[in-house]
Formats: sequence, C-alpha cells, structure tokens
Amino acid sequence: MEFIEEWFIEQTLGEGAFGEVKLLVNKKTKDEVALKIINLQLHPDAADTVRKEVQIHKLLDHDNIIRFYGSRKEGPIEYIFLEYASGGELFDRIEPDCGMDANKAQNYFQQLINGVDYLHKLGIAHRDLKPENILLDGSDRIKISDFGFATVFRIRGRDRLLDKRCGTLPYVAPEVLKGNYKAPPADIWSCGIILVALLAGELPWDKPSNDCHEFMKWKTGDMCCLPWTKLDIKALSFVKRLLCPSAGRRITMDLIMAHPWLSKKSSGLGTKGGYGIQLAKKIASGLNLSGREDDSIIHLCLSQPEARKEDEVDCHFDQSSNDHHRRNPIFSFSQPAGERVDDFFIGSQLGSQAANTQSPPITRWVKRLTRFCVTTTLDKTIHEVTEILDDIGFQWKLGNSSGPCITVSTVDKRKNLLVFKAHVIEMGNRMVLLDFRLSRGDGLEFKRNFVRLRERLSKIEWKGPMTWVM
Ligand SMILES: Nc1ncnc2c1ncn2[C@@H]1O[C@H](COP(=O)(O)OP(=O)(O)OP(=O)(O)O)[C@@H](O)[C@H]1O
Repeated sequence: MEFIEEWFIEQTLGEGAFGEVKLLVNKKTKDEVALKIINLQLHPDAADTVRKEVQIHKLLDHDNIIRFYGSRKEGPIEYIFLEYASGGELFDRIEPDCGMDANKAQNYFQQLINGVDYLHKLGIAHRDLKPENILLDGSDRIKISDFGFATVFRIRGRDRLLDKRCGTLPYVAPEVLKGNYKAPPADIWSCGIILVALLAGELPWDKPSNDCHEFMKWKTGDMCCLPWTKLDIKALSFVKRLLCPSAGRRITMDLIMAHPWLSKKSSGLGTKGGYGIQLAKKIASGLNLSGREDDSIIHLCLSQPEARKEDEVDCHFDQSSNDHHRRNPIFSFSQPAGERVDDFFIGSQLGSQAANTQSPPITRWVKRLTRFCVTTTLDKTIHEVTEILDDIGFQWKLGNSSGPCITVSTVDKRKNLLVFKAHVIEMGNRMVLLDFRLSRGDGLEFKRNFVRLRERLSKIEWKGPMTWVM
C-alpha cells in the first residue's frame, strides 16, 4: 500500500500500547523507515505522552539511539517517522535461563551504556530501559527506543529530582517506587537488571520492594541462589555495583565506563556458567575474591526502602504523583501482520546482512526467536498444540485474527499473569509456521514456556534451513 508518494507500507513491525509500527520502504531507493501510527481518538490519554516523546526524541542524535526523522499530525492520527531497526529487539537475543555469551553481552551492554551516557549528558532520563525497548539494526548495533516515559531532568545546568513513578516493575529502581529520585542512578539500575537478563536469561525479582523475597535476599548479600550463581565473579562484582539499593552509593556512569568488566578485552570476561555454589558461600561469608577494593562483594548497601502500597501497580506502570496522569498497565504485544503472508520473513542462515537496506524485500528478515515451522497440516498443528497445552494444564482458546490464533493464559512461577498467542500460519507443502507473541506478563517467562512447547513439538518441528516457502 502506497503511504506517500513512492513510499510503501511493507509490513507491520509491532504493536505498542497506543498504536502500530509499520515498515515504510521507498520504491526507488529501497530506503526503509519505521512509522509509528498513533490514533489519538482511540487513545486520547496518549496525547501528552506522544507530545513529550516527540519533543524529546527530536533532540537526540546518537548511533545507539533510534534516529528521529520527523512527525506529522493528520486529524487525530499522529505519525512518527523513525530509523528502522531491522535486527529486532534485544529481548529476542536472550535465551531463557541461559542469557547469552558473556562477550556478546559485554558488547551489547557497552553500547547500551554509550547511549544512556549520551542521554544523561543531555540531561534526559529514559525511565523505561528494558530489553524490549532496545532494538538492533542490521549490523547488530544497539538502538535505544521508546521515549514515552523520557523526561528532562537537567534544566539550566541544575538537576531536579523526579517523582513520577513510571517504568516496568522488574527493571525499576527501588527509589522510584518511593518517589523523589535522581534520574541517572534510576536508569543505571535498569541497565543493571538488563545486564542480569543478558547474562542469566532471567530477571532477579518482580519488583525491588521489601515485600519481595528475592530482592530482600539480595539486599542482605545472599547470593547463593539463582540468578547470581550463573554469573562469573567479575560480572557479579559489577552487577553488585549497578544494583546497589542505595541510589547515592550506586556506581556512576564514569565509573561504569572505567569498570574492569566493561573495559576488559573479551577474553578476560571469564567463563559463562557461573561461579557456582561453593564460591557463592565464600562470597557470602565475606571473602573478597576480586582483590580489588571496590569489588568487595559483601558490601551491599543495607538501607531499606519504606514499604509502600503498590497493589494497583502492574507489570508496566506509570504512576504520577503530581500530574494525575496515569496510564493503564501496558503490555507490548507485537502482532504478526497476518493480513499479508509476506509479512513473515524467516530464515536461519541469512544473518544480519540479510537485513541491510540493500536487500530485496524477500530477504528482509526480522530475527524473532519465538517462531518455528512444523511439518504437518494446519488442523493437525492446532490439534497437537492444544493437546500439549491441555496436558500442561494451560488455559487456551482458539480464535481468528487474520488466521487461526491460540491464546494461552497461565500464571508464571511468581504467580503473575502470563498471556501469549500462537498464530498458526499455513506456508504450503505441509509446512506450518507457529509464531508466538507475548501479550501480557514477563517476557522471559513467556520465552521459557515457548521453549517448553517447542520441545514438546520437536517430533514435528522442521529442522532444516528456514527458507521462504510460497
Ligand atoms: N524503529 C523501529 N524499528 C523496528 N521495529 C520497531 C521500531 N519501533 C518499534 N518497533 C517494533 O514495534 C513494536 C512496538 O513499538 P512501540 O514503540 O509502539 O511500542 P512498545 O515499545 O512495544 O510499547 P509501549 O509503547 O507500549 O511500551 C516494538 O516492540 C518493536 O518490536
């Protein structure tokens, strides 16, 4: 569909709380642009957020931040033109419970820090840093996106305290839940949680508050448990400084940049697989294994945030104490564009170069890990999947959203609601694509269940190279 002269809407890239993101491709030059479309008539509460997002995003110009190309309003529809990140979300590179190779994690984390440091130097806080908001371009370069919660914290050279309680609970810093917090340490905390997700493939806690057992254990310095035992000693020592519960004692940007874990050449990062329980006991008993003064692992800050009422806070929240602006819980639900079958570009060998701007559409490829093909008919696939879901004890319902779609509802190990959808797409030649997307809940828990279902379907999973089947 032609959007403006010579620019065609090629596919839907995803869906956010307030609208859709489409890929625009120039017919002649093959240039690509991501187009965020927000219908303010449908989401009148988004107007302020979108205005602020545009105001802030247009100020930014950095390699590790999604470029802002412009915006346009037509009636109630707001269009935002952004750099297209063809590599998908960082979130999709994290293997549940495993994370990723430490060298890879270091590389991504370094880029993330470069981007966040740039923002902070401009006096801007992101306030919703998480792997779902960190995109990758075709060269595996980190691109920080989604400035919906961003704010200016430095005005005429003076830093102001923030008080809006916003972000995504597992990534949010403890002081944000209390109100009146400094912007940079809060973003740094979120980076620390992202690093844990990259290295361990799981999040350490639901929220950093006194009623959360895992967080309380961390505060007392007990690291003889997951995910900490999966981290090697250097990484753990670094994470300890990023996740210092006292904002005032948390590591600063300059010290992050100079930290041995980040400045070490890849070979010095230690083994992946963790320091193990024996070492954990030594750490917990106070032995400083790093030999560095500032790396003493037992010196966790013990200041405790006051208990607060958070009943109304959900997974992704925004609670303002002053402006009475409040968003509903938001869950990113990236919808497969079922309206056109060529919205699905799948492949396993194309690699990142496949996504470069020179590629013809057919090789343009979104690297999403939560999809695979099975070699059977559509009906049989639905039957097999739903039988497994019954066997596991998941609730499901079969619907139709541009093709059959199984919505699965369950609770995760922390008793939080988890809802995901499996779109079932016939590819021809007895090949069916199962495309799983998170609707609500913790992304890593979703992935854990995806892996579980995939294992159960391994007998019919297509193991060969994934090429486009017309
Ligand atoms: N510039 C982009 N390039 C490629 N894909 C993008 C781009 N921007 C967004 N997307 C995709 O579209 C999805 C929706 O993006 P959007 O910014 O609207 O919302 P979100 O970040 O998921 O959620 P929310 O605003 O609800 O927190 C993203 O999850 C991402 O997968």
